[in-house]
Amino acid sequence: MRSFTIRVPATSANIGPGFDVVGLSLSLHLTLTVTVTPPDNASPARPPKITYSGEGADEVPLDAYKNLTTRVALYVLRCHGITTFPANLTIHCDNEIPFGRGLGSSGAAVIAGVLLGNELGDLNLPIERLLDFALMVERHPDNVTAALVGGFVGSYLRELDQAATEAASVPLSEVLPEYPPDAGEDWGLNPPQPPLGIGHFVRFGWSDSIKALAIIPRFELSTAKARGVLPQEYSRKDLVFNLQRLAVLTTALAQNPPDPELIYEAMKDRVHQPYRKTLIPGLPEVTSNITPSTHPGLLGICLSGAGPTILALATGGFEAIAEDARAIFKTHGIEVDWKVLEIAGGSVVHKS
Ligand SMILES: Nc1ncnc2c1ncn2[C@@H]1O[C@H](COP(=O)(O)OP(=O)(O)O)[C@@H](O)[C@H]1O
Ligand SMILES: N[C@@H](CCOP(=O)(O)O)C(=O)O
Repeated sequence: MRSFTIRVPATSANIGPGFDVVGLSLSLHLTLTVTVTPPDNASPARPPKITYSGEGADEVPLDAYKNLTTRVALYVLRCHGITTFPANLTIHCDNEIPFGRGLGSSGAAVIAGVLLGNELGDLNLPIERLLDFALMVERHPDNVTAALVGGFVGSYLRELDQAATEAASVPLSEVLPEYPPDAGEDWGLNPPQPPLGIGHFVRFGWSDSIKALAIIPRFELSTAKARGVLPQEYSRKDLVFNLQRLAVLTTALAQNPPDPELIYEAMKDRVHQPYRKTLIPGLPEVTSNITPSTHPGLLGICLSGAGPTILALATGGFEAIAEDARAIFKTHGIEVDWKVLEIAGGSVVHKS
């Protein structure tokens, strides 16, 4: 019998102005406990068995051909000529990352799947190649990169030549077909290979004094829907507004002590939050009424990922920030939960 665990952190993407560019790994985790038992007379070959506990346990598919994590693992295996899961595969997923809240649950599920495929196939893929596979599924690099390598991370997608662009742009349904059991034998057996070196990243510094307060509304907002409200084009003024702030932010969050006035302004955004406020009632009031002068300890406040979670970076005063945000959301009929989180390390595979 062989067994191992895979532990992947939650992430908060964007941090205000860094839309699709920066991500921060946070101390909520998706943990997979995996065992593979070689078939024998006592345990004849059976299909994968998946169980879940924690967030999303009541809604996540337990069919390995429908579950996001196992579909991604099968994609990685099939790209390496391994067409099926090993016999007698058992996976228990314990999940602390709420679904559809802007805390990177799907990015974590994708990274867990890439690492699962890598382990099951004994592929020993380098980190850059693991990222290529993740980027064929989750096509913005901010969450998956931070979930894989950990910390406060900036990333870009390399400009690909035409053939590689076409390979990387195939519809997700071709990368991850749902492999219906009654489909033909060769369904999905030759999936599109990721081009080499799609994503590139750098880890920024982070001041140990800064923690992340996640204020989590009790409703789900799919990232696809929250991307659907964004415009195709932006004014030069709005792009320069964001670029100026992002350049300052990436260094300001590493300084000791962190400067609240500098960071609060540097976490403002004009590229995604103004458009998403229609989907998240209360968002503009929370980000403009809660400031470092009204709330000592606060450094900056923004939408976490595609929302609806609010991310407040702070050195203290967490309860006052969270309770005042709660009061604002309540006027819009929205209940919230809140958690103070640490900046987490990257994904870890532990073999026992
Ligand atoms: N641990 C998981 N296992 C399987 N599927 C997951 C897992 N986490 C998230 N997902 C899938 O991803 C969806 C949420 O993705 P998304 O809309 O991008 O929101 P988020 O901001 O949480 O990443 C869930 O509804 C579910 O279908
Ligand atoms: N840059 C993306 C990040 C989405 O993050 P998620 O945690 O909401 O999946 C976006 O803003 O759309």
